[in-house]
Parts: sequence; structure tokens; C-alpha cells
Amino acid sequence: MEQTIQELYDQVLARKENPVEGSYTAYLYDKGLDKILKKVGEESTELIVGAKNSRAELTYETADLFFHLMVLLVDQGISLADIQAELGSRVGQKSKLHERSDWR
Ligand SMILES: N=c1c2ncn([C@@H]3O[C@H](COP(=O)(O)OP(=O)(O)OP(=O)(O)O)[C@@H](O)[C@H]3O)c2ncn1[C@@H]1O[C@H](COP(=O)(O)O)[C@@H](O)[C@H]1O
Repeated sequence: MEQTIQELYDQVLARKENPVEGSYTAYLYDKGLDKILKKVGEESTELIVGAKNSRAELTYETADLFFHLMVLLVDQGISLADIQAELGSRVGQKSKLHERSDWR
């Protein structure tokens, strides 16, 4: 089975709208923004370590980070469409890399 980022977002949003007993997602919302940010920080660090170890670990940790990022976005009322719009605004932007003196 596969799950798209949109499906994950929708599932996490559903937990915000209808908290379920025993739901880890609902637990994070209940704890609040600082707890969610702490988890995002932890998962980011775990991703860095995982990336140094193996592609399998990087894949696993990316999924963990995606989940916690979706919780953060939902908690802050940001939709995937908002992120897509931000990414879209950058399409075709000229890279400023060549202006950096440390770029090789
Ligand atoms: N994708 C995920 C997902 N990825 C990771 N996790 C949870 O994230 C937690 C991270 O593990 P940690 O060991 O870092 O954290 P912990 O020690 O359990 O918890 P803390 O005390 O640190 O908060 C684990 O409990 C994982 O189960 C997830 N929990 C839920 N989902 C998705 O969200 C849906 C709803 O889940 P519930 O809200 O739990 O019903 C699920 O069906 C899944 O699709």
C-alpha cells in the first residue's frame, strides 16, 4: 500500500477536526506547538543521522519527518496548496548561486 502526502495531510487534518481516543496525532495537537516543534526538531536530527547510515534509514526518517511536518502545518492552519503555491512562485526563478563567491 502507498500513501500520498495529500492523503497523509488529510488524515492528520481529520484527527484535528475529530480527535480520536489513543491517537498519537491528537496527542500532539493537545500538547501544543512547542511539543510539535520539538518533534520536528528531533525527527530532523534523526533524518540527518539516518542519511549518513543508509538509504533505507533515510527513507524511514523522511516518512517520520513528513508526518510531523504535516501535523505542524495542520496545527498552524497551513494547507498543502499554500506550500504548492510557494513552490510554484519559485519555478523559473533565476538561481543566485553564481553571485556567491563561495560557489564552485
Ligand atoms: N504516519 C504516521 C506516523 N509516523 C510516525 N508516527 C508516530 O510518531 C511517533 C514518533 O516516535 P518517537 O519514538 O519519536 O515518539 P514517542 O516516544 O512515541 O512520542 P513522544 O513522547 O516523543 O511524543 C511514534 O509514536 C509513531 O507511531 C506516526 N503516527 C501516525 N501516522 C499516520 O497518522 C495516522 C493517524 O495516526 P493516529 O493519530 O495515531 O491515529 C496513521 O494512520 C498514520 O497514517
